[in-house]
Amino acid sequence: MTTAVSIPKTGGSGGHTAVAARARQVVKAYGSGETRVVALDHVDVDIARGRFTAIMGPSGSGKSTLMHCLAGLDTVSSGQIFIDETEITGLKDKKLTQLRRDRVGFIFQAFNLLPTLNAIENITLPMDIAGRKPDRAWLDRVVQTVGLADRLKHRPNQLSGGQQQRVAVARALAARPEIIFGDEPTGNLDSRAGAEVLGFLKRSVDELGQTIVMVTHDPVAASYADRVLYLADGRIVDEMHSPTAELVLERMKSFDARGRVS
Ligand SMILES: Nc1ncnc2c1ncn2[C@@H]1O[C@H](COP(=O)(O)OP(=O)(O)OP(=O)(O)O)[C@@H](O)[C@H]1O
Repeated sequence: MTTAVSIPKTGGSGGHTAVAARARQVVKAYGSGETRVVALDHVDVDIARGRFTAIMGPSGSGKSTLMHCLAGLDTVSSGQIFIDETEITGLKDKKLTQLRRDRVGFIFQAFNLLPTLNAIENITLPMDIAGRKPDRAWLDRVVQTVGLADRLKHRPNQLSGGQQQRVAVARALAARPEIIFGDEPTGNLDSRAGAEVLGFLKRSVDELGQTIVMVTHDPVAASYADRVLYLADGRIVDEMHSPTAELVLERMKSFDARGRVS
């Protein structure tokens, strides 16, 4: 057991420990022989429940791979991944699909909304598919949190990019997943819309107790997080708590100045 497991729960929507997800000695290699690439090199990390964690690092450092492995979207070469107390490495496809559906939320760079459904239908779609009844009070709160109350009957093409991504955020929040993973969730948005979406993500952590892990290249986006993890060459090389955009940028520059292998 890790020491973190004994820390009392600090919030969150379900689960039993203060750690929402963890990686233990995770290795992920692609290809073999000459073309073998080690994307993750013995990564150990604990993702705190009820906190907003950003993953940063240079292009090719393994950010997306780490997120995909933590979320059970990709398999590991060796090591273990846990969502709460469930080890997901080694789960059979069906169980893994079920776990992702019931316990994990996703927000991608592309909003992935269905064009023929309006905002509220998009938000409740995953629950409809899973045959789960949305909790009305919670749904109202989520819709308020992301500021969409007056846009629920609009279809995606009647919404701005920022509003569409807020629908995607609400969709992820609506099912009350234990953890939400975002891969560059503001990558397609201008800085104003991006700031709005990031503000809502932060509110969902601070006010709704959500756990969020987000991959980003953007120091401003990372500054919304409670903690920033830095990856380089498949390893976690540093971290920062209570980051500001200036401090994140400075840290990135200092990594670049020390030189990278890639
Ligand atoms: N499917 C794949 N097959 C082979 N190599 C891969 C594959 N996916 C990723 N890689 C390699 O693994 C390493 C890590 O990739 P990853 O996409 O995780 O990096 P990243 O930090 O998210 O990069 P970026 O910031 O450019 O998105 C890179 O060297 C990449 O080329």
